[in-house]
Amino acid sequence: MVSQPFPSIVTTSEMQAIEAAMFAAGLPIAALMEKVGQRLSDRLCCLYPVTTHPKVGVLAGPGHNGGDALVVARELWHRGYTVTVWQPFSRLKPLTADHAKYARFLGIPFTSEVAELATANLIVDGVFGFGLERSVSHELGAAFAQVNQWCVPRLSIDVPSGLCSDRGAVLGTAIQATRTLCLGLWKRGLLMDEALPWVGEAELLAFDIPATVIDNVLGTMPRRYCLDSQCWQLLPLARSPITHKYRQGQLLLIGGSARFGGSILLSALAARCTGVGMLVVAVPNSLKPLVLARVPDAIVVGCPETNTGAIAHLPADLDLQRVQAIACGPGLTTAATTVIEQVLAAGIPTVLDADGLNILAALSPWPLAAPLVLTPHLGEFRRLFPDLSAEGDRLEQVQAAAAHSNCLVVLKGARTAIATPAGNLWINPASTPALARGGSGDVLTGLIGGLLAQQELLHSTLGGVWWHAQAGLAAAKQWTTLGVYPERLVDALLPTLSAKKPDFL
Ligand SMILES: NC(=O)C1=CN([C@@H]2O[C@H](COP(=O)(O)OP(=O)(O)OC[C@H]3O[C@@H](n4cnc5c(N)ncnc54)[C@H](O)[C@@H]3O)[C@@H](O)[C@H]2O)[C@@H](O)CC1
Ligand SMILES: [K+]
Repeated sequence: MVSQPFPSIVTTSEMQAIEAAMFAAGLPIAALMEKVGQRLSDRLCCLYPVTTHPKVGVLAGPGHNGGDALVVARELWHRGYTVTVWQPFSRLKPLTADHAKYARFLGIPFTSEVAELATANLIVDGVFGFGLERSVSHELGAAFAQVNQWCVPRLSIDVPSGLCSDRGAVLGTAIQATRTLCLGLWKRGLLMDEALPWVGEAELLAFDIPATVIDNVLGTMPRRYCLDSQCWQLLPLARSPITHKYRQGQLLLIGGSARFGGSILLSALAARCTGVGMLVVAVPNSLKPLVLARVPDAIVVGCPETNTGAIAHLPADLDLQRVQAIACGPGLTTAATTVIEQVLAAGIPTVLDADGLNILAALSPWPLAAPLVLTPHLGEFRRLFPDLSAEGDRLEQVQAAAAHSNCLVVLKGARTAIATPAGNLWINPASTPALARGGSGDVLTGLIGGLLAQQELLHSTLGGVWWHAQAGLAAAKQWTTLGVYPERLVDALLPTLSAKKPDFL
């Protein structure tokens, strides 16, 4: 369905093996460095034109990250920028030393005093790249801290210097990039939530790694991928011209309570943006008029209520076998255990969210009869999988959770991660903190649910996560990070998709 494979995410040792395979096949290291440097320079000139950013300070390290930085320094110099290189290292790798020698020959000034770069309009950070293991020294750290205080854009080559490219941890001190151009393949550490304040806006700069090399190195092991701009292909945009509403899927949304009246409404508003053929919304009796007033196209089923205003149970005449998907949990409260038991027994593909997850966490064993998507945030994740908190970092934990539960697990966060029971992992690399507010998750549940009624589980989940974030980004652009409340997020869904899809759809 997706014409291009998703971009891979690699660890340091995997990237080293991929590069080694290319070099062993005959590609000269210097040729690759030159190619990377040219691509970096082209992108940099596009992002920071010489007219607006004439003075560039280049931080150049002793290894090949520094080599890349020196190729960039040379190219910018030839393209009319004023360039100064900070290189306080005496021992350089041979290729890096050659580039330094030639840059000096051209007349590019070098300094070991970082303060001499303080008047630059742009800083290019090529001190350390992927694979950094040792902590940055006190002196280097002080220089990084000084650079971080200057009010200019900082562009990091491959990885912000000082950041661990596998775990995303800061090794002492790091350059706080406003933008990182990640080279070749996504480095795992750049996509960790804790790395984001250092990474800034992250972008992949490809350098034509043959797919066979990637496949040979990564083999048949579980793979990690990034969602990308091709994700519109995961959505059911193409329709048969002779389709009808019963062929476009039927979604049953279940949620709401006296305490949380709006959540299920937000899910319903999002679900109908997926084009789902029929939308059935089951809510406590007292919420029925509210939902009908806002979503007149839905079939709204009023359910008996507990004395706290939660759904006591689903009515007997609600035939769960008639729907293709269920999305359950928003606003449910933890009083609705019977509802979750009924839903899980139905054997229908289901998205569980919010209190649906909290109820599931308290059940033992989990009565799973159908393909399930779980969409926890970190707190819900800890309740669902209390035994996994010692198992490595966030990405390792979500992979373990999916394998352990046999469910598709969506761990929501700044960089939402999706893991399959087979061990594959996807990360959504672009989102916005504008979505960090109540109700954003209800929108995601409705989206995944609406898609799941029309197509298979993994595509629905990946597509839903990507679409949700893209709509958030578009809404934040229009209304700032403060203005993306959930109804506006819903309003942004269809214009965003319309702008991303090709004209023939
Ligand atoms: N091999 C190549 O031709 C390519 C390399 N690339 C670039 O090369 C980078 C990786 O290059 P390297 O493996 O040389 O790594 P680095 O450029 O990070 O340099 C490692 C060097 O820094 C020193 N070092 C490590 N930790 C230190 C610390 N805490 N304090 C002081 N010195 C320290 C090491 O002794 C070593 O000499 C990538 O990130 C990328 O920028 C890419 O452009 C792709 C092609
Ligand atoms: K760097």
